[in-house]
Amino acid sequence: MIDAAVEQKESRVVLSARGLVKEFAGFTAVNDVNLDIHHGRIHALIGPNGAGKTTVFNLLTKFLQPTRGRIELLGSDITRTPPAKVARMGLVRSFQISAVFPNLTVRENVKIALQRPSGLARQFWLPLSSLDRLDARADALIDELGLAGWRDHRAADLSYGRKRVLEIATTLALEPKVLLLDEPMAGMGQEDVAMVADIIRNVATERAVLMVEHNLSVVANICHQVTVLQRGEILAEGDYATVSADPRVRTAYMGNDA
Ligand SMILES: Nc1ncnc2c1ncn2[C@@H]1O[C@H](COP(=O)(O)OP(=O)(O)OP(=O)(O)O)[C@@H](O)[C@H]1O
Repeated sequence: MIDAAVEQKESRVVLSARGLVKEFAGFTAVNDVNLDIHHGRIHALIGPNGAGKTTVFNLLTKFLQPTRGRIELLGSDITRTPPAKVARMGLVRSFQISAVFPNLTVRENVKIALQRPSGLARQFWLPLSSLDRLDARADALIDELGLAGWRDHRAADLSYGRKRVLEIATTLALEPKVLLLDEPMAGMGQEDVAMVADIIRNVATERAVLMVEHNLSVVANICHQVTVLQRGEILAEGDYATVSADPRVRTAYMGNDA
């Protein structure tokens, strides 16, 4: 039997947008978009080129200010909140703050990312050894992301896919409640795609994930909810099976009803 309390917790909306509009000099790039992003779920934003995915992403992370509409994070209105504050509140975009230093090891990279929320950020002149107390947390994160075998390897020596995983690890160090991933599979081979997909699935059990992704088989495999955008508007929404069977979505992608 499904535990009602668990069900309720898992379907909790952590990020929502209502009536989101973005106009650029009279051109409406995003028009009346409503979104609900849930804890414990992976939500995909898909659509043909120019559909408005990146603009929605930038609106949610506050890199762009909406022309109209309202955005709420964990019940707080963040419509006018600056991006750095939104990140501290738990809405973090991968690669927003994290940087991977190629000549440092996986563990050193994660430790540097971990010192940021702890308030040590300004003490960058301290030797790396001063970060020793972060070892346990760094190792837990490294284990969670399947990088234990690479802990002492230089970031530069990792495969492309594992570098991407390390980038996700440094983002998770900021303890996001909502993680936004912009095309996490871009440029990766089949094997790396499968590995990163597994990692994202694991990561999402304790957080909400919103991703823009062009690889539809990844969307089909790991995303619980899919929003299809076209010309700035929501064309369809639902699980992958539902939206991929929608004739309007097929037309948007293929230009006909085939
Ligand atoms: N700063 C801007 N000024 C003017 N128009 C813009 C700006 N940013 C985006 N647009 C326009 O808004 C529309 C949506 O662009 P956006 O980049 O959000 O689409 P996308 O779905 O992310 O596309 P892609 O899959 O190609 O990345 C496009 O027509 C684009 O030209």
